[in-house]
Amino acid sequence: MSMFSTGILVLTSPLHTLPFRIAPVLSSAAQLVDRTLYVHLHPGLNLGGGTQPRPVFIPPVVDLSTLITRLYSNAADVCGHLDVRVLLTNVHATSSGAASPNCPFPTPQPLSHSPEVVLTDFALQDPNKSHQVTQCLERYTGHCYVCRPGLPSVLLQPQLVKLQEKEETLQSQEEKSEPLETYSDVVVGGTFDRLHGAHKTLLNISCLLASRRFTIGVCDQAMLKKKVLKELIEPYSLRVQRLQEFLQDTRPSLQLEIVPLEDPFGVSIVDPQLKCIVVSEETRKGGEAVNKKRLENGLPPLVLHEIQLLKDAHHTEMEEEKISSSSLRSRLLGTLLTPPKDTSSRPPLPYVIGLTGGSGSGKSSIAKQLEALGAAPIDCDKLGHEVYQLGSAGHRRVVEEFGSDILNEDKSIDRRALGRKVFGNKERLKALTDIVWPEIALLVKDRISRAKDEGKQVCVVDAAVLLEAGWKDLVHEVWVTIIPEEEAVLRITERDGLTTEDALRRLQSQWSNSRQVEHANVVLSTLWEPEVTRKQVLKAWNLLQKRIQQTTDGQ
Ligand SMILES: CC(=O)SCCNC(=O)CCNC(=O)[C@H](O)C(C)(C)COP(=O)(O)OP(=O)(O)OC[C@H]1O[C@@H](n2cnc3c(N)ncnc32)[C@H](O)[C@@H]1OP(=O)(O)O
Repeated sequence: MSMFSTGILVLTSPLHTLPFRIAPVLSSAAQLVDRTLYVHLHPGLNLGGGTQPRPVFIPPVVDLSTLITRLYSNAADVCGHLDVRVLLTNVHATSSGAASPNCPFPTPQPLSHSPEVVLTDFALQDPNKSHQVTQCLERYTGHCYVCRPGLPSVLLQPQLVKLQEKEETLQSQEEKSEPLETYSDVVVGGTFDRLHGAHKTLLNISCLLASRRFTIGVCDQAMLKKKVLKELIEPYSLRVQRLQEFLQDTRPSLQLEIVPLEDPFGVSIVDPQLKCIVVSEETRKGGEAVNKKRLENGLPPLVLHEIQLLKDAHHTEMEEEKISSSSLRSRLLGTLLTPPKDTSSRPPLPYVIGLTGGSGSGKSSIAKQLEALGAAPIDCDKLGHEVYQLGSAGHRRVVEEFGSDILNEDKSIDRRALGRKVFGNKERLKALTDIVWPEIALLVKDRISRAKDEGKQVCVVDAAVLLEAGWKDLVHEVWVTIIPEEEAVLRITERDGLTTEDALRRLQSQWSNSRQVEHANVVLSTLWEPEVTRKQVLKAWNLLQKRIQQTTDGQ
């Protein structure tokens, strides 16, 4: 059971042994900390020697970069919910290795989340010294980072006894401490959406390689067009803010430059000071292309430093094997992205879901699946058609507005003809919706109250333009279905026999996916096989049941 939100883990084991023992250490730490886990490295730190140890420099060595890769990979496997950050403030190329007047901790470093506990893997030899060691750890941590007085300290050692055997074998192996080549100016590029272990590995290793300046190109709008589920990518400003916070915590001494990337090269092909670019196996070709451009621009090529991609132990069949932001984004589908605004003014039941999304995005198939799970369906396209019934007020007003050339021979409204008049023409569409939306809204309210009488728990209001109509207040939650525009056009032309131009006109009469996602509580996508959609809907439904339970329990 977690007791603390943020903790610092002080690792004291030799660097070359840590990759083998880090997983159980992290999993014990995760039992105590549930949000942010800072990791501070001080191989060989002796907390039981009777004297108070002080922080020292650690040189940037190859073992350190191996450990960083392993640590984030293990963290994703054993404590994926934790925001792990390896602190590199004390990593510094120095000949002495001892604390000096230039020590990187002249004053304790503030961290963006204030630590509430300090943990260590230090092996306690004499159980009678436990109190002395924890006090020593608390004081040591206070020299390094701003911590509140009386910070609780915990020795994780008791849970690690099983490792001793393996460790003894490792101790006998010779420790490699091959130095890591460093460069004054290092550059990387990426989207950095929902900062995950692979990003943190890339950032931490780049920090090890850079001795003066670290430049990060962050993909902006033009670079995101082709990304899967691009609508769920965090805004540029938020991605930059998260990068700044991570790097301010982990390597505050570096000069940090974050610049927008509008093309695949950005500053990397024009900045003469840059010396090294950090790439993965996947982006190595991009690094080579950068060097080609630099040569064309009369600049020296960059050293390509390749890092290993982290494997995603939780990836599904349809997801990539590496840890990737697009897999993380697809896992968000069906989950509650934004909690619903206060709906206490609405009756708690039936709980009303407003299902919306662009034409062709698969709303109807999702509505059918929700109906099969027990929801009462309310199809607003159909209700809209009811409004046009011969002899109704709606019929009369629409004919007054649009003329009799929208009528079939039997005087019923030819909806196709009406559609041609309004889609692609904002004013004419508004004239139509001003007539029909209030009528449809009345019918929706009527259907909701009928569902209540039938004892239904959930209603799904399937409304193509729910947000455009300002109907958010009619529902408890908004669920939005999205698919890329090209796919929507293909589906509309096939299903409704429209031309590509007419399909585009219809889509352009609606809000963009991104604008709808901004208002969504839950997002779904029918882009993949029906089975994938089915799983998403089931996930969304099961999570919804829990929310309804909480709402009704709270009444
Ligand atoms: C708030 C709501 O969502 S109510 C439900 C939507 N209905 C309205 O807004 C009423 C105005 N629209 C209409 O009356 C009809 O769509 C007409 C007459 C223009 C065309 O009728 P039909 O050719 O039979 O088409 P139908 O009603 O099936 O709608 C076809 C597509 O147009 C889109 N559409 C419907 N109304 C609108 C609108 N006001 N603005 C933009 N797109 C719309 C829908 O997304 C639908 O595609 P989808 O089923 O893939 O989501």
